[in-house]
Amino acid sequence: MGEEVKNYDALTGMEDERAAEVKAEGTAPSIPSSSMAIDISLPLDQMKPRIVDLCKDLFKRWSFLDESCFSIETVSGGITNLLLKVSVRDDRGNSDSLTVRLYGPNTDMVIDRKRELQALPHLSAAGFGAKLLGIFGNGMVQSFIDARTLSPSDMSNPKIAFKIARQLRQFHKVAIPGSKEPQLWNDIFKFLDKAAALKFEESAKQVTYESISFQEIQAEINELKDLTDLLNAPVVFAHNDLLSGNLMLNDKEGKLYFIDFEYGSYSYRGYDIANHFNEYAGFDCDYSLYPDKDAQYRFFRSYLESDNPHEVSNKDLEALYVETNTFRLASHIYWALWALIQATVSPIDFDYIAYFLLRFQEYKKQKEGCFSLAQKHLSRSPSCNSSRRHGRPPSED
Ligand SMILES: Nc1ncnc2c1ncn2[C@@H]1O[C@H](COP(=O)(O)OP(=O)(O)OP(=O)(O)O)[C@@H](O)[C@H]1O
Repeated sequence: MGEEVKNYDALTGMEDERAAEVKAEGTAPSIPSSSMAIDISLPLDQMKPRIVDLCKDLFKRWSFLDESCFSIETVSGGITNLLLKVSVRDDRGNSDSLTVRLYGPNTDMVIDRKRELQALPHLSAAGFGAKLLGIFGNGMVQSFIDARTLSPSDMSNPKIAFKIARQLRQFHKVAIPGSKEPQLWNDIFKFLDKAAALKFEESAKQVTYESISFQEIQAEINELKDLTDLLNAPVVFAHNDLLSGNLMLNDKEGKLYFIDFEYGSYSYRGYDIANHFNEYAGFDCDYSLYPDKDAQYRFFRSYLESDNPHEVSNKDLEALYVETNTFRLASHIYWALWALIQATVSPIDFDYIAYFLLRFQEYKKQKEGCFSLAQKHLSRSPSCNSSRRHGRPPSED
């Protein structure tokens, strides 16, 4: 069953034309793959023999080991996936740990797995996240990261914020083969179509759902898109989900890890930063924790010039401030619509409709301030909309 994938394109269904681009931008390393799929609903003790078979299938050096050499524990039920830690001790006493991620049911409604699989080896090869070790029918195997997961309040700690900004800058420089067109609005419109065509079994939920005006949301999206189109915002390969749970820190080594690239795509750098700032709100969704202008400027200085943060020009700071605080609204719309879709498909017991309402309400609360910031900026710099930049952030290190 197991097979060494010499050509990664076979796995992602990349076409010849695109395969040529991969060569030009750095060929992805070969990743072992298995056609096995594992039923995510099985209890851990019944899942264990399947996981052991999977590991043996992917990594031939373990194929003769007894099942007792493997131990398995749950790392996280996650909002989206099931993550297991597998520890292996071979007959010579060598030990190894890795993670097995099983995709949650219906996650393909909100996650483009093909896009994720195209980007992952390139991000992994550039040193981001856990190392990609193998792929199987409904998940992937990655290295185990020996680090703690950040809490929302860690993200505003100036030392940690500096590390995040600096690493985000590097992340945004990774070139992923294929189209460099920003996907943000395509994704939002896809979510809107799906969200507008839902049906809830529970009548109370259906009643709340029917009170939502998708025409109003569509009009808001069009208005916001028109405004952001004028900003000439740089496009980068963005993480798009930089919340505390996707940031891990090894305090001893001072090493920060970005993980979980499921939502990664070409998008606007200001969107990625704003989405991260929105996550300062934490699990209680307290949006008063969104960073103030001073904290944002510190972050921007580290992002734009981590070696010489005081040399960043006011013009660059202001442009990034405006971009970030306009795209801040897009992040609320994106996750509001995401939550509505989740409300019908996710097996997780979470009030997704309430989350939709909360994010859309926050959008409305912030709209006036964000729009007037962008409009004032545009009236001062009319050249903003003369052309659209694509690719990497403007000043390379
Ligand atoms: N490679 C890894 N090594 C060690 N721990 C990990 C690794 N990957 C993830 N984790 C831990 O598992 C948690 C959940 O991981 P992840 O965010 O990738 O899953 P998820 O199902 O996509 O969750 P969510 O949808 O909530 O983002 C992380 O917050 C982190 O604590």
